[in-house]
Amino acid sequence: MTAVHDHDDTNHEAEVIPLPVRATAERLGDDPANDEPIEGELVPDTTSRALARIKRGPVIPPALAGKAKRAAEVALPAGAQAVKFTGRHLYYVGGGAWDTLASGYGRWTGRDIDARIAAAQAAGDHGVAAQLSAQRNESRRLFLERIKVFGQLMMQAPKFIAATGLLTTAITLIVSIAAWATPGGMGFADVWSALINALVGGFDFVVWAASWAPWAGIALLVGLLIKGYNHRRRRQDVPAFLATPGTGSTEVEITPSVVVSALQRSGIPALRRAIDRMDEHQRAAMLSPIKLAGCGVEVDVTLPSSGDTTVTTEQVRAKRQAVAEGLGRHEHEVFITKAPAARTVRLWVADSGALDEPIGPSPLVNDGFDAADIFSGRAPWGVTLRGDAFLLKLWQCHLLITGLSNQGKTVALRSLLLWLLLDPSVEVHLADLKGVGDYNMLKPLVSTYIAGPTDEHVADATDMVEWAGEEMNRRITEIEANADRYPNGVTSELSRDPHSGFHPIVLVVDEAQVAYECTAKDEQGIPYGGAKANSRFFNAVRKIQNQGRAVNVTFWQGTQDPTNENLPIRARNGAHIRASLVVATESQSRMGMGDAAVDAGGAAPHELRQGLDKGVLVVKDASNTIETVRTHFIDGNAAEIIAERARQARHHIRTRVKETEQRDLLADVAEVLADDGKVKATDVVARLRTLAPNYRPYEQLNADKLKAQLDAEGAQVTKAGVLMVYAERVHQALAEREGGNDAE
Ligand SMILES: Nc1ncnc2c1ncn2[C@@H]1O[C@H](COP(=O)(O)OP(=O)(O)OP(=O)(O)O)[C@@H](O)[C@H]1O
Repeated sequence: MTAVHDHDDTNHEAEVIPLPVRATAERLGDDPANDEPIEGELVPDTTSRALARIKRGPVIPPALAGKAKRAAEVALPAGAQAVKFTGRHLYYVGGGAWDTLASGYGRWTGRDIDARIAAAQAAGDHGVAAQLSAQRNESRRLFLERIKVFGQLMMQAPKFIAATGLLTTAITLIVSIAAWATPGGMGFADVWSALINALVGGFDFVVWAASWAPWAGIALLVGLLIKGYNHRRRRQDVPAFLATPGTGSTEVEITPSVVVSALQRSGIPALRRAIDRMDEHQRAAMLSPIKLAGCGVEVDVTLPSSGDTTVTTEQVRAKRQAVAEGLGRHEHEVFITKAPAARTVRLWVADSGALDEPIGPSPLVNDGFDAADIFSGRAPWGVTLRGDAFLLKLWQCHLLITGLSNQGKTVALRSLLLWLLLDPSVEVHLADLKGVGDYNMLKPLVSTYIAGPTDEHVADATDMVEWAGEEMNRRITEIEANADRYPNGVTSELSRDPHSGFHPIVLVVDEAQVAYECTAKDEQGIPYGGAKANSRFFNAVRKIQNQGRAVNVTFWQGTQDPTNENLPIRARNGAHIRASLVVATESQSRMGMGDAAVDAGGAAPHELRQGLDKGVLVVKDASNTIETVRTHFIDGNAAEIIAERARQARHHIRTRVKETEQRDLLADVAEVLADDGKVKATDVVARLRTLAPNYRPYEQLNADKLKAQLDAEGAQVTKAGVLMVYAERVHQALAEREGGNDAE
């Protein structure tokens, strides 16, 4: 709701800033029409600028809207801050007093222990519940015992007083008679008056002591109030409107009643009605024990299904934000998946803020980590949400990593590759179709290294995959022809033997979308890109995905922002391991992870936060286990160090580095013209092919293409009967380019 205030042009101290909040499904979408202002606040000009930045910046996820509000409060006027400060501390005092009273009453009546027993029973901790029950019964017994003793004491008190009085009187009488009978001592009356003086003195003392009682009572009360106040203050336990800016008002503890209440208020009418109708025991029976799971807790919830009420797991998953808010968490801190039991959802709830804490470094960066084994080992990739190390088995697996741009795909792919290269038996062929140097440190380790985004790079990457296809066919033929020698196909022993011809070959293409989308054609007019029957890259990939695994030829690909065009359906379905960083929509999650992973496994990379969850992957491994993994970040420097270790491990391995050549056409033409003033374009093309025999762009060149390219460089090719290249123009274009470069 936007408040409207009169705005005085001469006074720019305040303006109204609506804070935009979008629905979750839109937070990565592009529908600005749905920006709904939620609140207007009167803020000073400085804040308005700060808020304008918030407004222009990335859309604020609903779960973080509170943060935006708090940001506005930081700059409240001093008076308002003072009022808020006073209100907050008065609230601590009042709330603390109430807490003290309530806990005293609870302890007195045994309600506190009853509540703990109910919670333990609901959580299924029957041992704890039994222990607490025994403790409660014992306290009650002791309490009754004490009352009984006290009652008996009270009954005895008059007799005791009378007996004490009589005894005192008797003793005083004897002492006074003795005093009277003793010459020169105290008189009879003196003894009695001494007794009376002692009694009066005692009474005066009691009166004096009683006069201090109110002060002692006040001191006790103040002590209790301070205790309650401190308790509340430490927990920042105040309503949000009084909370200190920049702090959460309170961390909600995940108890059975909190979970049930979050579900009840999640906005699913059937679920609310069903829970409303349940008694305490039925509600508790919905939940499994709440277990600690990494930096959070995990609980399974059996959804009600009877008569007219059926609540599906999908319905609950669709209400993730509402459930998270009911649990006192941000949306990204709650993961809702299907549990193995029917009609059961599994909630994993992070400790507040725990997911924003960094995870430790990769084990790969440890000095001692200098060997890997693709057959029996597993690559350390990160930690699961439960805090367990996540290790990936890579032997004979095709792999796919997708995600939006700049979310950590290359870093994640590279860290798997670094591990792989620590096994010297693996031959890696790498094509990085972005080519900005992310894989430079791997160049001495791989057998093919292609780095760059042009059509020529795609052509080279295609050659690389096709070559691997031929090697795969050779292996298959060899096995078929020698069935008696290879009764068990390619075993790990065979793979480990470098002379067997069956060692592991892994092809890696990062930014594979560049290849799938490439529109270039080869000399025969066959397209490199696309997903048609004759698309070269796609077909080479498919062949390896279909048959390569069994003969140790596998294909890994990384692609950005998947669509059906840049990641053909059959190319993605051929991967055994599928991993996705944040994507924009559920349909992209389906492309990256597959329908089954999304529907049955609850994989939801579209629910990750773009920009904030960099390096967080939803992974489906070869055994169809789905995990959300926070991958270790291995930066360029650490990667260099690990690569050096890999280099030492494979120093005896000879690698063929194939780099895509980038030649300078103008300089080459100048060279082949030599001293000639002008040469036919067709002859220049022939000379260029002689100069660089295997350079693909020259293989595909003809006179017309040469004209187009030289014209673009400023060295006009004109017709004198036939197309002619003039040396003077070429040199002039070169000089101009040099001049331009110098000027820069
Ligand atoms: N595991 C991680 N933890 C934290 N931050 C990470 C992690 N991985 C990557 N990042 C951050 O994300 C940035 C981008 O990573 P990377 O280059 O791998 O993205 P990308 O998805 O490959 O991008 P593009 O597709 O545009 O090439 C890194 O520079 C780094 O700051």
